[in-house]
Amino acid sequence: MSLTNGYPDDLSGIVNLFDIEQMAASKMSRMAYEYVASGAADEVTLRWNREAFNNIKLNTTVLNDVSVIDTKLSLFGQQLAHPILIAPTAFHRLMYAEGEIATAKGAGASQTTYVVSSFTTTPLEAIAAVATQPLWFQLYVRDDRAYTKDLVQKAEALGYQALCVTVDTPTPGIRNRQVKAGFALPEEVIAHYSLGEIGAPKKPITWKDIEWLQSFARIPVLLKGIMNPEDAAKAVDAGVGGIVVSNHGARNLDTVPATIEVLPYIADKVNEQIPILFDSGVRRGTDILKALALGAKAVMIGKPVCYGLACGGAAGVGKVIQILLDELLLAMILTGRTNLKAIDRSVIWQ
Ligand SMILES: Cc1cc2nc3c(=O)[nH]c(=O)nc-3n(C[C@H](O)[C@H](O)[C@H](O)COP(=O)(O)O)c2cc1C
Ligand SMILES: CC(C)CC(=O)C(=O)O
Repeated sequence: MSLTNGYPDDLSGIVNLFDIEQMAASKMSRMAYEYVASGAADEVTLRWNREAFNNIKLNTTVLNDVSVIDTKLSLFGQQLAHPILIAPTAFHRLMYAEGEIATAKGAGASQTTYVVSSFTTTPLEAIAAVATQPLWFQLYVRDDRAYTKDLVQKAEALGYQALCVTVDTPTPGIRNRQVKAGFALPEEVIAHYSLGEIGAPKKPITWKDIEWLQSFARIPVLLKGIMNPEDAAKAVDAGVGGIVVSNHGARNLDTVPATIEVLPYIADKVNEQIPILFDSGVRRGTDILKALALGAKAVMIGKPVCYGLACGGAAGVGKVIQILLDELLLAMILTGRTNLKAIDRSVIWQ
């Protein structure tokens, strides 16, 4: 089994996130590429995640003073340079030899908060040791709840600043392409905190576990994978710190709607009581603008970060974020919005 751990490619020809996916497709092992790129079943939602963004039209305003653009925001007391986070994705050493270390360095170079997956292939302390920007931790609750509690407390002690509890994966979805590509972790790639549980847990989490997690967590608890306004209302009632509107990058249940389609309904329900983050399908600065306009405070990027990592290690990760940030700046200038607060629903043509 050969890993995709060659030297970083020359990234100078990469001008957008579709270019880097194309480069990754030719560079990564088939198994690793199929693992990252595939969606659930017939990949209908995978296509919808993009189509839905493309079907939303923007409304410009002209003759605004757009000489200074400010992308800063404050989230859970953290000052973020921009509203783009690295989504939690598993098994980075499958994509690049340095794995999550390179991702953390790329996040540092691009002033990006990095949400480290429970399926990290690098220990949490080693990632913390190289991070220069905030880290968050994504939690898959293990069947062993005592182990889960220790893991959360370990992440807290290491300075991880928020907990994204993934609530949409009592089982991974139908992943035909991964099966066909013979997905299996090579021996040398170790998911340190998986306890060997990669499929469905025996004790799937419920709202009771959310209550339990909040009884001891000292960092904000976010629920990742909310797609239903009623669940969003329950999350507010449960007193969580925030939610992530996500369909898991279309990897779980095929034919659920695109996230950008459900976002405004969820935002209406939540009514600014807690922050909403957003992911699945964000590939352009205009996508970020649309997500912010429809109620998200920030967005997370999954697959493109994996492609950046595979093609260029830390530099590739940094490049992906930088491209998105440059595109967001242009989208703000061209719609006459000089800061994130000014991005409201009037940016959407209706
Ligand atoms: C290769 C890969 C691995 C992932 N692993 C995790 C994970 O370990 N935990 C999790 O909560 N979400 C995981 N996700 C979902 C991402 O956090 C995120 O929701 C999704 O990738 C966003 O969509 P995008 O890839 O279109 O940007 C993974 C996604 C991909 C592509
Ligand atoms: C091991 C997987 C369930 C990790 C994941 O969330 C994903 O591949 O989407």
